[in-house]
Amino acid sequence: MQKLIVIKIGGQAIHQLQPTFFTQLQHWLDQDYQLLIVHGGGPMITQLTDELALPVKKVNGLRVTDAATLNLTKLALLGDAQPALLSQLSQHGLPVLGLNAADNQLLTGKLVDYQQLGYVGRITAVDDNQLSQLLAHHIGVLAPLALTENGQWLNVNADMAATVLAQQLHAEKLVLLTDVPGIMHHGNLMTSLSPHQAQRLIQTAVITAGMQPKVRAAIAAIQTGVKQAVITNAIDRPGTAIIQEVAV
Ligand SMILES: Nc1ncnc2c1ncn2[C@@H]1O[C@H](COP(=O)(O)OP(=O)(O)O)[C@@H](O)[C@H]1O
Ligand SMILES: CC(=O)N[C@@H](CCC(=O)OP(=O)(O)O)C(=O)O
Repeated sequence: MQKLIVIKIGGQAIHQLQPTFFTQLQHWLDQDYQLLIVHGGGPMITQLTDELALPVKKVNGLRVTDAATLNLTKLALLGDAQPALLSQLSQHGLPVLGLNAADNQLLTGKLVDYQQLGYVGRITAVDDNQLSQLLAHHIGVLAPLALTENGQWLNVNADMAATVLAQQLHAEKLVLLTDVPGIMHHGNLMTSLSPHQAQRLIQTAVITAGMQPKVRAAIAAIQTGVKQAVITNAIDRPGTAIIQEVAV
């Protein structure tokens, strides 16, 4: 199986991509890596719900998603965030393919907790054969949505989606690209954190809001075989590496 890097790009980060981002992707392609990008779109979803005066409620960084919010989520992800990213990649001469759960049942999901979160899902199955074939000739650009076996769309946190894909496809590396240089503590960038240290920063409310699912996702990735998980705002900067506990 070919080497794979999974890159998650937050909704905010889609509009802040630097020239080095595109050159790094080309460099990885030249080194025979397959690349899968999972994109977010949280700010685009919030903008649409605000315009329609729908309430925005989040629990541990996850958007409570009723039926109306789910429709706007699909609109924002597939009608705004994904094309904004695809067009930039294409303009830089990169071979890209926009993907979502409904392409030949690429991703299947289950509800997380309908009572608390509504139509929020987690990915339970990935058609890795189909995905590997697509990634042989393209950079895949995938929206964080899943479909249940009954055809119900689900809103999936993009960090969690990227992690499951990195696990299932045995990625070497997971890059979580966001709008901050990494995990900050007292104004300092933490260059590396063990899962235990990261959990403590969540418990003491140093890590809050959208950074929580991101850190949990990075921890899950390295605990299930992904060699490297990094949170950064530039693909060529080290940011914060979540690293395995070193036994003493
Ligand atoms: N300790 C922390 N260090 C850095 N950012 C943090 C921390 N705690 C919370 N955050 C917030 O998390 C945000 C990143 O999460 P989010 O907005 O969901 O990004 P994305 O859209 O890239 O997934 C940062 O912009 C920052 O406001
Ligand atoms: C369940 C849940 O919270 N889903 C996210 C999906 C988009 C996302 O994760 O976008 P960012 O990476 O830009 O934050 C949401 O509705 O905001």
